[in-house]
Amino acid sequence: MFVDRLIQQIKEKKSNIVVGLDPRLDMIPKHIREKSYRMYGKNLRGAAEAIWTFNKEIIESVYDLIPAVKPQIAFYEQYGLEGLESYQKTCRLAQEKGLLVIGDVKRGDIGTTSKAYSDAHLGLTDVEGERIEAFPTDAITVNPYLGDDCLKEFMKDIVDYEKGMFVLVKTSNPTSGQLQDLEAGGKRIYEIVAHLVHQWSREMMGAHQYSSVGAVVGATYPEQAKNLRRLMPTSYFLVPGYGAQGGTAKDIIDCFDERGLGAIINSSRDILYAYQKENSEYKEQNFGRAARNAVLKMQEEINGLLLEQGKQYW
Ligand SMILES: O=C(O)c1cc(=O)[nH]c(=O)n1[C@@H]1O[C@H](COP(=O)(O)O)[C@@H](O)[C@H]1O
Repeated sequence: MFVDRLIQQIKEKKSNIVVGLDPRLDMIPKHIREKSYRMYGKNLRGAAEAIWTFNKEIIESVYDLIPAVKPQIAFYEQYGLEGLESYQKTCRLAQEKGLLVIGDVKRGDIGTTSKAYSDAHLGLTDVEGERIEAFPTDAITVNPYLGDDCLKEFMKDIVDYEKGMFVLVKTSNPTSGQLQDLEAGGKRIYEIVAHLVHQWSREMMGAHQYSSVGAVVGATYPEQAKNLRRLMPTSYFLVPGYGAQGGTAKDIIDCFDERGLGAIINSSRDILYAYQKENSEYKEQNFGRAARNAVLKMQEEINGLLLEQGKQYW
């Protein structure tokens, strides 16, 4: 089951960090871009190959330190079919390295359309009776705005293929409250979504009192996160917003339970482009080592605080 595999990896690696694979072309080291343009041209193929080369080295540099990666599909999709090919190859390589892959695709539509999304990213695609994997991912992010019939379609594949999903509950962006914090019937909208997620979570429980139905909870709203931990006791939290968006170890600590489980913390820019930081000791040729070092630093920050609070999961 997805959540059990996740917890096993977390314990083995003593890490609850997810590296967000969000390749931004202008931040990829120049030597990689130039080589790729020389070979393929300054076009979609050239860009997609540069991304692939960059991701390979990042994965090689951090795979033994973390339980999962989270490629955000937008950063690939913008380079068309060639970009999606890099997304697919990236997911596959990460899995080969023993990592769980959370496809950040934020899907959700009417039931029948969600079914097609689910076939693509969680289940298998049917071609005249042949069942084929389109994108190799272990879990995805899901947008709950359309309600239960949308979530139901993803749920089927989560059960059938032992996959997972993280439903957007309280997002990290500055205006997330504009809709998510509105009140309806005495509750905030995000609390109502949390209730829905909690109900779904009961259908796919693993061995550690957690479910493969998780929630996205932004690191930038620590008060709400504390409340949500109570409202969704069986859902693993995927927590983005650490580092580049301002979230710190203190801000995410209440996402964990008393055992130090219950949350995986994502950081993308701060790790991938650590070599560019002002006082970085690494040159662009060593971007992989810089990323590895950034993961180790984040691990120290989070595990250090967990230990201080007696929430030692390892
Ligand atoms: O679902 C997500 O992962 C997500 C939800 C959210 O509320 N906020 C958020 O930043 N994200 C994603 O998390 C990543 C954050 O990237 P950094 O800010 O560079 O660490 C991006 O891929 C975002 O798309």
